[in-house]
Amino acid sequence: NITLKYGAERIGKRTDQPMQDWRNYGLGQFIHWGVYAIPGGHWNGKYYAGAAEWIRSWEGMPNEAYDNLYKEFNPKNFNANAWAKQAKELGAKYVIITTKHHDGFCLWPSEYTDYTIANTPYKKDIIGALVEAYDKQGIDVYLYFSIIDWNHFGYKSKLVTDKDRTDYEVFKEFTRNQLIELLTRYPETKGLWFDGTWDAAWKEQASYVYDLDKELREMIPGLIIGSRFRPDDYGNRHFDANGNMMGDYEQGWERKMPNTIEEVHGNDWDCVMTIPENQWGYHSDWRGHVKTSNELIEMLVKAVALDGNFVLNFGPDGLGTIRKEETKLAKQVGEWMKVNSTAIYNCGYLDWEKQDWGYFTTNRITQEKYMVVFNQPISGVYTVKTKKGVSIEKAYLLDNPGLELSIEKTYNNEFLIQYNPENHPEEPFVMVIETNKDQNNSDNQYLQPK
Ligand SMILES: COc1ccc([C@H]2[C@H](O)[C@H](O)[C@H](C)N2C)cc1
Repeated sequence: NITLKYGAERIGKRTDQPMQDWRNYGLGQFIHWGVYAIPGGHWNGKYYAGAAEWIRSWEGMPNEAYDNLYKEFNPKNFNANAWAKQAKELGAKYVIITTKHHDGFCLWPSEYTDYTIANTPYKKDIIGALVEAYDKQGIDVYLYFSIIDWNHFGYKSKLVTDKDRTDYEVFKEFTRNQLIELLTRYPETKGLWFDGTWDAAWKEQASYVYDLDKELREMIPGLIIGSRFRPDDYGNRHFDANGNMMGDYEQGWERKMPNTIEEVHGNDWDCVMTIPENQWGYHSDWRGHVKTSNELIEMLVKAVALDGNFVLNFGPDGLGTIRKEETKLAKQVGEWMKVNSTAIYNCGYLDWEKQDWGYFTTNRITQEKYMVVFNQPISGVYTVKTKKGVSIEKAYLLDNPGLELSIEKTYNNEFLIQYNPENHPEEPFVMVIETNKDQNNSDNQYLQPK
């Protein structure tokens, strides 16, 4: 064990209520919006193949041209309540909103820079409008904040000269001021989702970030900050030199997911996911694979089944409209959630052996168990291997509790649930299973009250 001054502040999961609420969200919405939505992945008639929110870094985009885009930012279609309503229908329990991406443009009227929404034709506080609208829908608000800030003279990716260092000190204080400003203006904020913390310059700032982390957490009790913020004494991120996670949940699963519970190391985690292969900000020409609702639902269920949250990204266009493909998917996933969210909200990992037909989830409060089916077996036989002494007593479809499914128990304590629907289901479906150990198994007279 290596002695660290700035390593993990805790081993194991946070157990306070705000973190339990976070753990039980299941589904979140990411919003990437900013001046990058104006070019939408094109400039001078040329297509930009990278992520649209990174277009400023493209050699086809002159910095001068990009840095003046804010002067035409006037999203006349922007309607915070419409976005929040759509998120409610999607079934998102929380939202992560970009306050400032790597380009440094602030969607709130920050007093620490002129590069903000206040100096656009639109003028009004976008973050304030969104915080209020999502709050009204009962959706918890988290703020995304990029440490990288291409607009600030003091931002450096690495510190070489003395001047770099003195400039960077100014940048560090600017960063601290903006974060305090955000939590002061929007005290409803439940957490911060940091990004752009991979630079060498930042990885040298263990003690500054440790102090800033503490200061921010003191401003809002229960504030939730993930593993993408602090570097340890040696510049390690996410996990310190002893392999312990820094922060309240792992933020490494960006457009990718774990496959086994072991890969999750007993930590809380989120997977942030784009609908196209790699576009967070608005790109008017999505190329490559665009995920379908069933693909996104399977990712969501897989995340919950492995004790994580799934955060689906939306990138509104330069006028503030959420594009039709995203609106369609929000509707499709939302319709599925209306019927099946019982297997998502407040649910997590069940330590039974994963089967080919899909995923187990279990409600952390009621212990109710679910089988979310993606691969219907030709045989109509759903194998379930429980733990020693646990037998399945009842199985039925979540959306048809009256139709009990037949269960066979084999000699080596496997349970075979038989289900042959007349027609092939068009979407994933959920089976509820009750065991001899379940509290909510009303007809089990042997159950000793706890
Ligand atoms: C592969 O290098 C990356 C990938 C994604 C990112 C940024 C995206 O712009 C988006 O904000 C995502 C959440 N973040 C990790 C940065 C660097």
